[in-house]
Amino acid sequence: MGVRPLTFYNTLTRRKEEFHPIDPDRVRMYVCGPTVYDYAHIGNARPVIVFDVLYRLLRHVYGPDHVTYVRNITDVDDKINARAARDYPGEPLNEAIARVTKKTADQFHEDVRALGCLEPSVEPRATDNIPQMIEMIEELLRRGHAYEAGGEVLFDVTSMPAYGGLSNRSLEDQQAGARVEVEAHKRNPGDFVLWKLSSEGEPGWPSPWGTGRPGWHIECSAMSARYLGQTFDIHGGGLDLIFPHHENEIAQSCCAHGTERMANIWMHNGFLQVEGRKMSKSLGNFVTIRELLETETFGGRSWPGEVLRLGMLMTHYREPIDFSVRKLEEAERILDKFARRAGDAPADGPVDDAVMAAIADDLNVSEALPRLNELDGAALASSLSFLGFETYRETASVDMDEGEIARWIEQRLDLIRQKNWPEADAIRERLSEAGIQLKDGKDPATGERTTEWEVRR
Ligand SMILES: Nc1ncnc2c1ncn2[C@@H]1O[C@H](COP(=O)(O)OP(=O)(O)OP(=O)(O)O)[C@@H](O)[C@H]1O
Ligand SMILES: [Zn+2]
Repeated sequence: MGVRPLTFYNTLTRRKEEFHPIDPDRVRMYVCGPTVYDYAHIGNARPVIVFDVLYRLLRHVYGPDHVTYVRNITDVDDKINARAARDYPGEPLNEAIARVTKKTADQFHEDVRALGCLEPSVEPRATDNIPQMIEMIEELLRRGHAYEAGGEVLFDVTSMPAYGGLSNRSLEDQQAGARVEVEAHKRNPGDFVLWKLSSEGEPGWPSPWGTGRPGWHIECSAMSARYLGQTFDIHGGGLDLIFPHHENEIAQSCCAHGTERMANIWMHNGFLQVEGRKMSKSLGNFVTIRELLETETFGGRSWPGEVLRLGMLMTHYREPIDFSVRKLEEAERILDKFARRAGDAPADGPVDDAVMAAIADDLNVSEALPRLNELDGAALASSLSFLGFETYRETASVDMDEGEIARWIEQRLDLIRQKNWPEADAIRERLSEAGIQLKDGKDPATGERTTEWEVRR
């Protein structure tokens, strides 16, 4: 399709680049998905939302049938095992693990649906891809990039001269900077686990090296190769994944396949922060998506999913967001205004050019917002639908309490008595902006003018 070039910031080359898919008939994107041991927090929601916008953009430009979006579910992890043992102490570990991962993955799906995110084309689970991982580890051993030691198979980082290219750290930097004590069986401090043996009672799969389980990084290398091939177009995730996770994915994939690149463009979203610190499970400063949507934990009320979506997208995806109730209130005000303006116009028209241009420029949603402000009816509805805002029209609410509305009406009636029409009209206008429709009438007894109001939907 002859559409304007899309440009994205590429972490690999540290600049914005034009996007040219390897095969425009099959644009391929991989995003690292959740480790399913606990409910996702709103920081975890950021990559899901950001890459959903990217997925929608690619579908729009190349056609919905020509984009493959893979987002995995990591259902093998020691954190999952620990959680399973804690939550279901009486049960066999395998059953307990299955319960934890099912419950968490189901909740994740429910959460991200409420945020207006499309389902990825494929959502592979680590546990369904163990043979692919084993095969890849065998290839790494064959090619001299891995070794067995201390009940583990490890990747030898010195076997790859280009190691560190994504995160821009040389091996010397890493070795010199290593404060952590090197485990005795490792050849180099940066060597990482591909496979580790399981002891009695730990989950495990048979392998040439004994019953064990894969390391985290190999999961994504094996699953992306299976569904997208050895080199694909875009790989995404949060900033914290650049090192070590993505660096190690690249090492495994390129060394196992003998390729130069695993993915051409690497895109990373910035952190959602609370008082300047990354929202994270370990810091305990998190709010789960579910809490925000369904309880009154955050700001004393619950919030519609699309308000969170817009709150997230108002900041450029590479910038940090300081998350606050005020941010959500602002997003809600904007959505309410849009909802009233779009009314019940159909949303199947073309997407506005200026909105498209902003999104095509490294997903610049905040640049699209002023333009959305200028659009009316159908043009607005279509552009919002493109951006994943579908249900906002039902959730629109009035951003003024009744006392405030009554005071404005009183003031307007005063102005009318003084025949100050321009100022009286300005108040009507102002209330209308807030979604409130005034209806003037006459008191049958006194003949005085009266004013009723209603919410315009
Ligand atoms: N505060 C945050 N802001 C933006 N993205 C985040 C944040 N925290 C995690 N992510 C992203 O969420 C995705 C899921 O990551 P993962 O499952 O590893 O989260 P996590 O490590 O459990 O979270 P935490 O950092 O709280 O322990 C990754 O792409 C990660 O980069
Ligand atoms: Zn990954």
